[in-house]
Amino acid sequence: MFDLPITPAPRVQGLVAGKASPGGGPELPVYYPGTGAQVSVLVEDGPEAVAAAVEAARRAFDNGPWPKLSTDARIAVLERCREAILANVDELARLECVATGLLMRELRAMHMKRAAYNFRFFADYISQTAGQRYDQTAGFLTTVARDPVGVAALIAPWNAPVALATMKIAAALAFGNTAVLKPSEQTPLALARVVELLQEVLPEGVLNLVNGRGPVTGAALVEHPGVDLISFTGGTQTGRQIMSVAGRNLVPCTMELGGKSANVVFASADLDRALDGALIGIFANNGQQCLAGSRILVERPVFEEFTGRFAERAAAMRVGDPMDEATELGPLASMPHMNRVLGFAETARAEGCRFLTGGARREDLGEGYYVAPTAVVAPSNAAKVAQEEIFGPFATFLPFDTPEEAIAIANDSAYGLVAYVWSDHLPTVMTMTEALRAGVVWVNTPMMRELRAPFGGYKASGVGREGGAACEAFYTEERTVTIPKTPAPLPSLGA
Ligand SMILES: NC(=O)C1=CN([C@@H]2O[C@H](COP(=O)(O)OP(=O)(O)OC[C@H]3O[C@@H](n4cnc5c(N)ncnc54)[C@H](O)[C@@H]3O)[C@@H](O)[C@H]2O)C=CC1
Ligand SMILES: O=C(O)/C=C/C=C(\O)C(=O)O
Repeated sequence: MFDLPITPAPRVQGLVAGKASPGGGPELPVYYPGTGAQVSVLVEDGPEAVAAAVEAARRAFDNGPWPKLSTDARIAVLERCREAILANVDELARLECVATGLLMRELRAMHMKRAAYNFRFFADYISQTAGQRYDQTAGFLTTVARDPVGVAALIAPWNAPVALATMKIAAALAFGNTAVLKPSEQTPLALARVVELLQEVLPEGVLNLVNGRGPVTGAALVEHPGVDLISFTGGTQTGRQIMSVAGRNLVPCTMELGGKSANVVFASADLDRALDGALIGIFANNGQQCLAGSRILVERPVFEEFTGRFAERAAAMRVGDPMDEATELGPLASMPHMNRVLGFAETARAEGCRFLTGGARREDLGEGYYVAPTAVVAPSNAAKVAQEEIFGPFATFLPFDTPEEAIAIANDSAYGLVAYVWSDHLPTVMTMTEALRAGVVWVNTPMMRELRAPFGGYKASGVGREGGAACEAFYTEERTVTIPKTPAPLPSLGA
């Protein structure tokens, strides 16, 4: 029913030291979520191809120029990576749209700009970092240098492939590491092109690409003994599996996992702004965001008014063709994922939730994976739709009477990625920001990412952080060197 925004390559392959990877696995279909049509195939990289990619990254680290490059030279390369993305925003946005169904408008204006900015950000960051020097201990000078760690395994999800993977690539490379990237097998198109574009700029083997299913290609990558660190974004269950491998191999890892974030709206808020923020918080990125404000807690005196207005606006959202500039909600990324989200609508019915709007597939839009914007009032925070990450356009509302109750509900979750607070009453804001157990708290704003600040979650939402100094700590090893300024006589043992 909708035209494809671009004709993608008929076959997507990995890249090892700049050349097509040997693959070795089956060919997997790639679908356009807007119509459900198959648009490409992915050649899966088996364990041997993965080993070749890790070995290429190892050679580039051990023998290549990259880890030893001066900071200025590395900054210049990162700047060229940024330019390569900016020069191809339209093509990359179209490829990303074809595989993910994300809105072209958001891909062009936000995702690809963010991807380019990730390189600028880390280039700027390393231009200002320095080692440490301690000479307070009489007669001794101690310096602390930061060295690259080695070969980074970067595992990326399907919900914002280029924006999220380039954060990992830029950080790993800026600090002198080499890398093997594994995109999600569902959404490999734009990232394959990004890695191809960056080959023009980077020394051989610095950035390699493997493709395939998580339990095959992803598992072979994280288990490979040549990998020195792992950065993962994806589901919590997968994070647990990868972290157990990292534990066995004693490899540092960061885990950016799921969320069920509370979006707490007080009667003292600017309710028009809070309403706009709540809609963005759950429906941006077609509802597929770990940082979504998916549990919306509203103070009881304004609960009915707020939920009524939310439902009216959600029901009026333009759902459909992700290429159309007027579309506000596109399809979900895959058919299994759509069915999973629809399964939560069934669960909500069984749990006695009150439906405000939605709860069904938009069959009028053809074979694409479209789900109507959905909002329910849950009977309590114990409901599955209040506890489990749905990762779709599905808001769960709960009322509260006091800040203490809001805090108790917000923190009653296995997750703790982000939280949102809407209030113009400063003491309420202070009480909430001090008490919420979440890695990031946004006050009166939805999703304002500050890349200098740490981003990551409490509890099942993750381990470690991404961001300026957090990435510096993760992607480097510290080396302490102590030298006597003028060698003093040492005690002569056994003389
Ligand atoms: N950004 C986030 O926080 C994301 C959260 N999710 C959540 O997770 C749920 C499940 O989504 P999935 O597609 O199953 O995500 P996933 O966690 O399985 O996939 C993320 C990445 O990990 C890879 N992977 C999977 N198993 C692996 C393994 N054993 N070793 C190494 N790599 C592996 C995948 O191929 C993909 O590249 C979603 O419905 C959503 O709730 C999913 C994607 C992103
Ligand atoms: O790094 C960011 O700015 C955002 C990260 C968001 C996710 O990982 C997500 O939505 O899945």
